Amino acid sequence: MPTAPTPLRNARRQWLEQGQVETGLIPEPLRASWARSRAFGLTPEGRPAGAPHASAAQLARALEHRHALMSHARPVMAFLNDQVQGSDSLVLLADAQGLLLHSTGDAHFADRAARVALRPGAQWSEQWRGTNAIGTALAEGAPLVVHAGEHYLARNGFLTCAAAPIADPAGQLLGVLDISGDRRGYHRHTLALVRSGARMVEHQLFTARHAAGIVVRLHAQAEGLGTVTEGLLALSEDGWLVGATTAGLELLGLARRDIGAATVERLFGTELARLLAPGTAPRPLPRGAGQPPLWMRVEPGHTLRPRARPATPPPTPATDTPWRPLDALAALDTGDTAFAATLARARRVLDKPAIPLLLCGETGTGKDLLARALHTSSARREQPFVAVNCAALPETLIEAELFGYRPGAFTGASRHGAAGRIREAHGGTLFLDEIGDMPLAMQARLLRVLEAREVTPLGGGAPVAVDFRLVCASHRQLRDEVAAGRFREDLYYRLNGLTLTLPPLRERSDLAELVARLLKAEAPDRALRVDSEVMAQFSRYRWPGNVRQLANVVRTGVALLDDGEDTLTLAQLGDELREAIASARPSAPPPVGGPGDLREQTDARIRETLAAVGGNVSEAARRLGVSRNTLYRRIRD
Ligand SMILES: Nc1ncnc2c1ncn2[C@@H]1O[C@H](COP(=O)(O)OP(=O)(O)OP(=O)(O)O)[C@@H](O)[C@H]1O
Repeated sequence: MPTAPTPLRNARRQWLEQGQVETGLIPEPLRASWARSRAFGLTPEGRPAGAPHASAAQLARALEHRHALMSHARPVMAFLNDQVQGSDSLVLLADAQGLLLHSTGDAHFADRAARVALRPGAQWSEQWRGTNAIGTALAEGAPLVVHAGEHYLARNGFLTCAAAPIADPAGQLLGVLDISGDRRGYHRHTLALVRSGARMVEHQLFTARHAAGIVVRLHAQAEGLGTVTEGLLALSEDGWLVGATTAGLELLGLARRDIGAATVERLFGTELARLLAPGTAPRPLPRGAGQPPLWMRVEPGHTLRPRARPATPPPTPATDTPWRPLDALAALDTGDTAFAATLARARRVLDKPAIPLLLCGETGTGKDLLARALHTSSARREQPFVAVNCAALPETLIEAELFGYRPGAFTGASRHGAAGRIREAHGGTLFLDEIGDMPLAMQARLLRVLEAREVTPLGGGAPVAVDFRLVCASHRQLRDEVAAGRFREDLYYRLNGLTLTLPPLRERSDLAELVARLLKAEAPDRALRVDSEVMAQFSRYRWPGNVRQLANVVRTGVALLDDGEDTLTLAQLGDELREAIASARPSAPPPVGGPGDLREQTDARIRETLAAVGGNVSEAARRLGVSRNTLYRRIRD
């Protein structure tokens, strides 16, 4: 809520003159945000010197990367714009780092806003703009208004802004929806409006992800179930809360951290089979005395488990049935939003074999696994999947291997000849791994095959028609290889029907789920877990070998467990990894109140970390391995 003018003016004066504000004069989150703004080196009367602005190409890439968020947010933004039309305002969308992705609204006000860089491509995290609705909502993870002089930078004082964070169903912050206008046009309904908008986007994101699973719909009125104003929860087949919208969490008094950590028993006081048994009619949720009524509808979804459930639950619930995904592509989705969006795009072209796919990503990110999943999830799954590693074949052999040869085509050739890997892939999928390592001469031949859709074996003979879905992968940036003259530009465009980028493990938000899956794969019959200290170390480590390295660590760890043990601790990590993690861990700051020079180092580390995460305090606290409160304290001190 905007602060009344006098206390705010007093607070600003105290801040400018004494560098602090007495407690109670302004809301605590605002005071904390001003302190963070100062910690970023900003001055109230200054300008955001050096604030990055994305080029058109960078913005286009960012939009592509946030495809899912954009596609669900656009219609909601148009709806919000209709509500605020004629009020000198803009509706804006920013990503989780505060990068403005899209804006819509009043053209005249857009010009004024552009003068303070409130337009797509600009960065509005607190690091660059100080206290502002977008950056501060990101830092706090909650909806809020920043009105007029509450903005840290005086130049933004003409604005009144309301912003609400958007989280994905796994509880990860995706971005912020914001309505900004001239401060004279402040309206106290704007916050509610932008909050509803954020909830609509979350509702859509949830539905896209959990349509096939067990879903619990919640609303204060039975008639509200099934509308965008309801709250949603997703449950796994073994009774865990695996997804939720903010509305769903709030209705049950839960926090984002409960996703993946709360069981059906804890949420509803009953096991999953009993929750599902009464069917899909709306029913009141038993509530404690004094709590407002709540209605729910439980939908069993279309999972592989039988849909018809017994009227009375079985004596022992089938919680040991492993969760089986619908297909290999779905199995790769372990909750990372960016990767899920990549998989969704892949699915759209799954059965369009004329579109070649190019898989990019560092070593060990799962390119090979994805190529195989694309094949086994496609209509060609019964046909051959042929993988060729272009880096592993000597230059002299690659031609014969790929294109085949006639009997006696060269010295040492088999006297029966060979069809070649391309023909072997006929009807199915050809996977050319490390395509960036293919020699230039071979690139020319491959291009001809792709253009003509026929292959001529070495040693002559009639060309043979071939039909295959082409998937290529490279850990190199093929565009750079083209620029360096090592890769043919025409082939690059021919291969690149759709690029799918696999994120490095250090950037994935689903580390815990990946670890759980790897443990299950290693020891399907044991309920193994990783101790929280190890998990914290894992999330700080950079994982140069990505999932391959993580899989190896888990495999070794499981092998070192004694029979009765079920928890991986530091003791089961190899010495090498322990050392690597220790040396890659400048993160944990020394204890609060340490000696002066240490303190300086700590402050520098805190500043760096806050900068790296765009001022997101929760994320910074996680990376630094301290609590959010400790971090707030350090920033304020
Ligand atoms: N999502 C995942 N879930 C489980 N295991 C995975 C996942 N992604 C990768 N792996 C494992 O990591 C290892 C490396 O995966 P993969 O070979 O697909 O990576 P890559 O990107 O092709 O690596 P390279 O660059 O070396 O060719 C494999 O053992 C694979 O099973």
